[in-house]
Amino acid sequence: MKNINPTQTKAWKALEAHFAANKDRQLSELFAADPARFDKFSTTYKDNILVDYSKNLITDETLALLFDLAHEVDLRSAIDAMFNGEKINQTEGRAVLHTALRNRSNRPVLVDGKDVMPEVNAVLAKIKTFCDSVISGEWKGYTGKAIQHVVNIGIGGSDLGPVMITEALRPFKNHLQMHFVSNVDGTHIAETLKNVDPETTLFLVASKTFTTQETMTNALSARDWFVNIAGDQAHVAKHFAALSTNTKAVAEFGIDTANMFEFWDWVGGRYSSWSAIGMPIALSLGFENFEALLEGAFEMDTHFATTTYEQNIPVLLALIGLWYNNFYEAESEAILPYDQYMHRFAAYFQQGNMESNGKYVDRNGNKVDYQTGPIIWGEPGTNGQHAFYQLIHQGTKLIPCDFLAPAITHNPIGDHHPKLLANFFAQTEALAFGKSKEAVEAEFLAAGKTLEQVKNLVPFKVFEGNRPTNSILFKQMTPKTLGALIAMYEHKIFVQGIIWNIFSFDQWGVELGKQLANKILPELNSDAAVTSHDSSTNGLINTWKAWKA
Ligand SMILES: O=P(O)(O)OC[C@H]1O[C@@H](O)[C@@H](O)[C@@H](O)[C@@H]1O
Repeated sequence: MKNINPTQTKAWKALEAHFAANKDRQLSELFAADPARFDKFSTTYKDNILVDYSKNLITDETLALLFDLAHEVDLRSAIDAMFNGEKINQTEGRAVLHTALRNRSNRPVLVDGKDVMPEVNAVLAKIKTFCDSVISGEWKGYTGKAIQHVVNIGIGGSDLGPVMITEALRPFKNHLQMHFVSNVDGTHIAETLKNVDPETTLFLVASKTFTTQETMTNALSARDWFVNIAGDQAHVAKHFAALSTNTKAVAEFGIDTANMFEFWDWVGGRYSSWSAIGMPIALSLGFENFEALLEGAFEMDTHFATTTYEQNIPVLLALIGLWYNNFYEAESEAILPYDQYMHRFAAYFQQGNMESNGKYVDRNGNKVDYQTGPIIWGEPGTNGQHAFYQLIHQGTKLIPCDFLAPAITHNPIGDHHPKLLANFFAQTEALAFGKSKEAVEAEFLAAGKTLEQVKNLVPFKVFEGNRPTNSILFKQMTPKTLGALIAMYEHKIFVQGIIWNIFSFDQWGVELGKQLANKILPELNSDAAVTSHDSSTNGLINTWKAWKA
């Protein structure tokens, strides 16, 4: 990998000049100038996912310069380094191999000279056996009843993916009722335990490190609750399983390592849904559907690793995103799925993207002098339209958006789906082309008003347009399609991190808060007034002490 400041490349300088010369370009003009713009700037992936990036402020020249940038930073060798198990997560000294977890070709992938695929396949086989037995009812709880409830206890990457994916694929779920506890707020576990029966509940303690405060606290509370009712510690074996890389800590917690499903330090937390962390997915959907998810991701991996940049969907999305982030100075990106099942998709990539690329130190250890990762946010359409789209349409900030929607719904009730999609199509059109002063005036005239009567209102009703979007229309939400969509965004994040010259696979930024919380916790347990912090922190803690009594 080359560790170069992207802004010092020839391509970046050329992009700056190109931007300066074209920053006022209008989508309406770009479309008017080229009737084949959609054909040129859209691509269909496996006859299944249409990615339309034509409503972006780009031309052939913009893209050519962005491809130059990718070549100049040697993206190609970085892609190869990741797929080949090189230790590209240098601050943790680790390889980055979520792609090996879904390497359906079984091509050997070496880490320190050892092929990881036999271990990956062995854990998958163990997950399959376990899932089959729980789902079929063969696995019995301590009173001989089959499992009905699965409670996943995990946070961050050990929660968001399983939640997002089981929700997105709800149409494929079986009879098992899934529950997810993440927050250390006792409310989360307390409310969950109200809805489950210890005799028929399986707890999955999901933590890569098996040291995370929230997860360990929730797991201990769940175990206390369970043992208290079941009456015998020995029953834990039938009701607790662990998903982790830390065998020692799992054993110390009291979970039989026979019920431990392992993964490895080369799997990043936010990239771990493909590993044993995906157990709740496999339990909820059945192992075959979990495999289909892996298959979908594997196909996208192959596309990403082998397709020229001009046709490479993650590369295109990454470069276009970078264009706005670094040249138009856009601060955020919205992910807007028009699919209620995908209601946690934006939240999932909030972690995926912001924990990966929220870095101000470059790969040489220097502070960057350019923008890195965007703020990611979003909610499903059409709900978002009635909440925050006002700002996207008429606010002062440029917010590039990804719109996603299934062509075919799992719930064909009346005309719901055409209505949903009418909104999906209308929004990107409105954002791109807006509504001119002339159009607003014509509407008033048609409604019988005179221009004199409405002249004060007209400015408020004008939409400038020129707001860029990608539209991602997929045939139907299936495990394979979701696998492909997730891998697509994962690789987009990777490409951007490589170009920004940052380390995308560590997360040191979450450590300070954890350290300080550990320092404060004992202070909360004493009655003495706290004086060890700044006046604000002292004041907050001491007020809490006074109030809790
Ligand atoms: O899976 P464990 O180890 O409990 O970590 C859970 C989460 O912790 C956070 O602090 C981050 O580091 C995340 O990347 C991680 O997914």
